[in-house]
Amino acid sequence: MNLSIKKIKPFQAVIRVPGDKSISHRSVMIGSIANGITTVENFLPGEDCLSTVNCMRQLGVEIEALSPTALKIKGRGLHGLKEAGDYLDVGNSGTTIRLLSGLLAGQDFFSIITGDASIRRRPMARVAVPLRQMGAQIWGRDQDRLAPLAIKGEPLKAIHYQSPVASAQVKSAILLAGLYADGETSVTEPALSRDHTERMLAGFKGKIQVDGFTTVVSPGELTGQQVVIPGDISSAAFFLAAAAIIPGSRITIQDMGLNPTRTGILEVLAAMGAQIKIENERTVSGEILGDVSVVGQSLKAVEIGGDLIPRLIDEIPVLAVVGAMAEGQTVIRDAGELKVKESNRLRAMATELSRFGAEIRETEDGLLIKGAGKYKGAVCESYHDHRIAMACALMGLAADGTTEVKNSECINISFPGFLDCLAQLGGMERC
Ligand SMILES: O=C(O)C1=C[C@@H](OP(=O)(O)O)[C@@H](O)[C@H](O)C1
Ligand SMILES: C=C(OP(=O)(O)O)C(=O)O
Repeated sequence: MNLSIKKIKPFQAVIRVPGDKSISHRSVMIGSIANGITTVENFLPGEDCLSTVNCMRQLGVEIEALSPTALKIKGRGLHGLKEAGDYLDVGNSGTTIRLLSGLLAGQDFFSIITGDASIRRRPMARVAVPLRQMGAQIWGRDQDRLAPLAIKGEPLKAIHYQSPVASAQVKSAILLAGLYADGETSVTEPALSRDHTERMLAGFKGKIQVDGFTTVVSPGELTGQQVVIPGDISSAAFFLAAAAIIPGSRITIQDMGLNPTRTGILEVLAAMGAQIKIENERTVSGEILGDVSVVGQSLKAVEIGGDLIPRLIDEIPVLAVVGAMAEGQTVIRDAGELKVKESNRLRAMATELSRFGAEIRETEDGLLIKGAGKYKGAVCESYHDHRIAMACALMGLAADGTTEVKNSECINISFPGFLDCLAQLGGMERC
């Protein structure tokens, strides 16, 4: 499907975005291995999270969809999963393959996990290495670095793992395996990545402690819970940014997740000059949420790097667009991880924003963007990467004339309903 976007005028809108993708995955996996029933409200029915549901069903878990966004999971307890009759297909979802690898490492059976062409290019040694240290048997292509992965679970040893990368997927895989280990397992990361697994395990009565950049988990049964999921800040980011880059616009996103390990985008937009207000802040199911408003005015460039990067890792394509609209040179560094996401997101954004006439250059670990130009609509590639497709659409809202995003169906990976939200701003030509 090709998406057509036209330049929009300053707008006022109040919207909600679908449930958080990271928390949705975790609610299904953790609910599946808890004792008793877990109910999930505001579950994200995006393709990635549906892949997680399918994998857990193949492992013997009964998951009832009460509606597209409400699930009832009959937890099977820590040792109740069953060997799947076929390979497990995670589709496009890195979170599913890495977290599930951790879960399967402690099971007394054999599993094969694979996914689409993008998943089969993404690095898996980052989870295979620590899980093997714990005693699991794991094989993969390219000397165990690439999916498909074959995993034979074993009784696991507790380890203390110093992760070379600030990755919540690596941390979570080890913490989930740690539930099956023979003592305290810890993970120390170089900077704090999103902590949804830690919060949810604590909510399910797991034994988990966080001390700075180190998280410690002990084996122990989990108890099913009612989980209510906040709106996904990574999906909201496209609309927060739309208001920020079109001066005179105002948007409010209701019930948006505000977990501090995810709110880097708000800090950067504020530093660039957008007016941001948070109201109705509260904690539900262990996660902070609130109503966030952004008022657009003229923006100035910023430098983004260091410990901030994991706190806005999925928002860098959006920030590249915002940088193109800001006065001065925006510098993004320490973001080499973007090369191993669904696509090489640094290269993709440099290539696609250039088509609009932006002055943007890919560096070894980031982007340099000279902003505040006048841009013309362009025909863009999505690279079958949902975040690239939506970032190109965002640029189209501010560029003269019409923009086309090819192969935009990948947006359903994380944001079903994106086009409806876009229509509310007035930027949709047709779909
Ligand atoms: O744990 C998670 O749910 C995620 C962690 C991040 O990946 P890394 O942990 O690999 O950085 C992020 O990019 C991804 O969209 C979701
Ligand atoms: C990187 C992402 O997801 P995953 O790693 O789960 O494929 C993302 O949603 O931007």
